[in-house]
Amino acid sequence: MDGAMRLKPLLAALAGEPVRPPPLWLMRQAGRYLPEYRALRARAPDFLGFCLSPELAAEATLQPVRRFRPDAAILFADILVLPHALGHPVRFEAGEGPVLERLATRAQLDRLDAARALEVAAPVSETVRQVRAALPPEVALIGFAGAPFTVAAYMAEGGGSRDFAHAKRLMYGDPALFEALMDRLVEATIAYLSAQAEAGAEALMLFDSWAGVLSPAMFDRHVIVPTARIAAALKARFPQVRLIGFPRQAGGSLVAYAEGAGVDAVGLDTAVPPAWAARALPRTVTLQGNLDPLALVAGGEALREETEALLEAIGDRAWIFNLGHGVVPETPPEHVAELIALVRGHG
Ligand SMILES: Cc1c2[nH]c(c1CCC(=O)O)Cc1[nH]c(c(CCC(=O)O)c1C)Cc1[nH]c(c(CCC(=O)O)c1C)Cc1[nH]c(c(C)c1CCC(=O)O)C2
Repeated sequence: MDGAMRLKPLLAALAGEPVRPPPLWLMRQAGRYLPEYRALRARAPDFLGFCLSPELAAEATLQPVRRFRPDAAILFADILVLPHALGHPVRFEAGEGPVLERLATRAQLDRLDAARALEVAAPVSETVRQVRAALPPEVALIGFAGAPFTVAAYMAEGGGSRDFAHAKRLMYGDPALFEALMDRLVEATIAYLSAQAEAGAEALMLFDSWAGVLSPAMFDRHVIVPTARIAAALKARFPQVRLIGFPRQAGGSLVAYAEGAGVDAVGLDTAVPPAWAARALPRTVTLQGNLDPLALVAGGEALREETEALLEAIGDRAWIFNLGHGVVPETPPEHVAELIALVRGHG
């Protein structure tokens, strides 16, 4: 194929090609570990306002691209932009993370407004347009949303939690209400991601960060089934758009997810043995992950050993090199440059 026609490395890997060296990007590659992010962030009073300012969000998206030249940019926003846009109260408190109104009643559910959500979230599509226009030609643009279960969990819990006990109380105690919430989120997520695809996102990622708190039956019902609904709707409208699912800490349910969620790629969290994943997950999916973010904080020999072990384990699979969870704020930016040099210089 003519050079100008060749797919960007990330998109080739998502199409099932075992690109070597594997394309690389990092979850949370934008953010507080970068001094230029902290300076930019200081210009907006609140985090949601920052996410909904296209100029600021586009700049935050592009900062790590300029500094490190990863193979993908990920839209700068947050998974809680969608519940905020639907009219559910969300705020970010410095030092304590997100705080939401705890959803527990039908009246709170009935207040969610899908039409309003498209309007409030419209600046996110504008960010996608601006970033797409500014990206170097070989760098792919990933849009994203929270997966419905993780977003529902934050809404029903009223914030973050170790075990999401309040959310699970609603899930088991009032399954009709919880299902209705999930249905609203599935529809809103399809509309939100469709707008990102229309604006120029080439891949879309669903972050199911709290999938791992579920029993196998609930994992099937609230992770695999809704993800498959979103995937089917998006594929029907945007056949060229690739989907990445990240069911964090899915444990043994990872195989069922890879087989049934309808995604092109599965993100592996830090605890998944990569050689096992390479053998056990269907070859129809590309794998993504899963270096320990704390090895990236450590740098040096620890980073080199972990990186090399991962690169050996991927064998001949289509793979996207990434972390097993997001970059943490303590990460020295030089270690990211070191990691990219290790991956690109391997073999
Ligand atoms: C669960 C979740 C959230 N947000 C997200 C997830 C899924 C991934 C994961 O499991 O980490 C996803 C997310 N959040 C952010 C991005 C931007 C793009 C990127 O990855 O670079 C993405 C993809 C920016 C952000 N989202 C947030 C920040 C920090 C806020 C700030 O800059 O003031 C950033 C850069 C805030 C946020 N947002 C969220 C929490 C719990 C917090 C507070 C904790 C923290 O600060 O890390 C919810």
